[in-house]
Amino acid sequence: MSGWRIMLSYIYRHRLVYCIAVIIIATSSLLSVFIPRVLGRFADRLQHGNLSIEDTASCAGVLILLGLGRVTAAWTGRTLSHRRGRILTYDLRRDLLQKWGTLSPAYYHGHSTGELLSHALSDVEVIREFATMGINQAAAGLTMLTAVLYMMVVHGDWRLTVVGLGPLFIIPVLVRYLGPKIRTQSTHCQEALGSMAQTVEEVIGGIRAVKAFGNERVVIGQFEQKVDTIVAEKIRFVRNSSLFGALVPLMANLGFIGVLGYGGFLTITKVITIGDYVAFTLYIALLRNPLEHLGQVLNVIQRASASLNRISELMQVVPAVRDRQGALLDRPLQGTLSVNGLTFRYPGTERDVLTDISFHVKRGKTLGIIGPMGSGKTTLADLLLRLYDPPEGTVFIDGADILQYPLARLRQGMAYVPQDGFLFSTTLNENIGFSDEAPDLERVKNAARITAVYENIERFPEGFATEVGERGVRLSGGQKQRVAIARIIYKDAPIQILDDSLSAIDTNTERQILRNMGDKGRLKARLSCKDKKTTIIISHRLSSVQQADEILVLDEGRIVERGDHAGLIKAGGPYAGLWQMQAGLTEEGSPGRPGLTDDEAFIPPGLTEGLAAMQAGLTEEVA
Ligand SMILES: Nc1ncnc2c1ncn2[C@@H]1O[C@H](COP(=O)(O)OP(=O)(O)OP(=O)(O)O)[C@@H](O)[C@H]1O
Repeated sequence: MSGWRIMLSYIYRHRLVYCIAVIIIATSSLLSVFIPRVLGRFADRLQHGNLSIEDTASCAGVLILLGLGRVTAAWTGRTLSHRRGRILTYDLRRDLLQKWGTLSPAYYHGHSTGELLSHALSDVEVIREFATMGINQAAAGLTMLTAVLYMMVVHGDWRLTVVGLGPLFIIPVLVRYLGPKIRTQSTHCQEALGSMAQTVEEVIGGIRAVKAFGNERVVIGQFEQKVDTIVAEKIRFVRNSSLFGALVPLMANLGFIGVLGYGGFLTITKVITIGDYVAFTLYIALLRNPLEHLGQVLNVIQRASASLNRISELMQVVPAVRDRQGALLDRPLQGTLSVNGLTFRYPGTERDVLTDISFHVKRGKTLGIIGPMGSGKTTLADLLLRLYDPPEGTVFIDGADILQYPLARLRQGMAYVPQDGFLFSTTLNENIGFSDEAPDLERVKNAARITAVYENIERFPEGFATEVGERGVRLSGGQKQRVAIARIIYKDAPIQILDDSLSAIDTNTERQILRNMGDKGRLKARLSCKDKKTTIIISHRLSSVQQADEILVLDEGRIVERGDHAGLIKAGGPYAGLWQMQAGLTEEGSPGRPGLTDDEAFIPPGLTEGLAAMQAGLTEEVA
């Protein structure tokens, strides 16, 4: 949809109110046009010496009525259109948010938060300005222009009409010459604002890093640069828009001067009466204001046009990941997951980040995925969640290609803890019960018990009603991760994916959480969770995946080893090497020694100490 079609569709939705508003405003302008005519007649009578007291009183009465009617109509019309303008702002922002909700991560990688914010804030404001002030003044100005033109032609002299209105024909030339410049500069201004908003967002988001590096001056310097760019762009914009805004009323003034001089001459030579002369000069004077406003309207139109184009571009983006055409499998997920020969590269790149990945996880089983940084673990999770679309025929859930499921159904059946355990700036209750519009506090509490964060939350003065601040700044790293995990417990989906979500949690707590999440956990009964969960645990830490039914070791996007913990230790490959390194054990140590119970094998001797040493200073209570 082109920019202006978006605008029209919004106005069309509120067409009745807009029509009423325009009619009322036009009426207000029409009333003004009668004033010169009344005064003209008054002047003629005065000149002919037949003006009575009654005539004067009735003239004054008519003028008062015209004035009152004009003011009331203008006020009503403006109020109506301004109220619609506010609704339009809300509608437009809601539509933007809905659109953003459909776009995949790839889109966000190419567009900064600041840029998107500038759409939602400044572009929408400019559009509102057009939909309120623009439409009001256009209605008032055009009605006035037409009415004055009519009065001048019908009740006046054609020569004076040509002299008075002739200069107005230069206005279209101004629009043609200056309009595109104003539009382009307005786009540049909006882009510069977006870029500044991005800097502010990054500085505030990363304030701890900025402070820790003592980099405030560098950051302020960068910010000043952005502000300088905005000022430069604004100055360029203001130069042209002010020129435009001044030249349009100048045309009316030129007409006024012409009418004053030529009209005076015609009056002296008795071609027109003094009443016509008064009326004509007042008509032209009346045009000055609306033309000044029309100048502003044309300015707003150029700016709104630029903003509408930006918004229209965004609205036209086709989501990279969307529901397929045709019949879709709209059935609840059970939890069996198969990946078959999956090879994937990010759009626009030249390198495969995953190569020939295959595995099968039965419903209720746990798959562990480990591998060095950049080996493709998160990419694999993203593909399972369809944050990116995998190639057709490579990822299956319950025997069907995931591309055949509606996205909403697929995501309803999956719960995911991202690597950064993102929290929203709302209460702990709402963060944990995120999957419900009105979270059930008891379920929230039980989920928090399972992830061992209940005690911490209870110690906060406001308990579960505690606001966590932006991205959970008021919580420690470990608390944040546990709250994020509690969110997936609460969701109770058949497939759950934890992407390195236990990294900031000490091993004892990690062990407790994993045990609670296990099917035998007493706490889960309290939550009345459905069935067994298919769980995928991505981690750098082997203790997180040790209990998994199968563990995949990824390296450079390929599975280099697979098996269960004991088998992999026995195989003596990369997993066993990593195990020894992480456990701080020597070759002679026997982490997977036979005869251990599940509990004993969970954290083998030496591992806790080894990890504790490795993680010293990195884990809990970071904030
Ligand atoms: N949006 C993207 N566009 C292009 N390449 C990407 C994108 N995201 C990740 N990559 C690349 O894909 C590879 C795998 O990244 P991925 O995040 O899946 O690794 P990972 O194993 O999860 O790493 P880590 O353990 O550090 O989180 C990396 O080389 C990374 O640079």
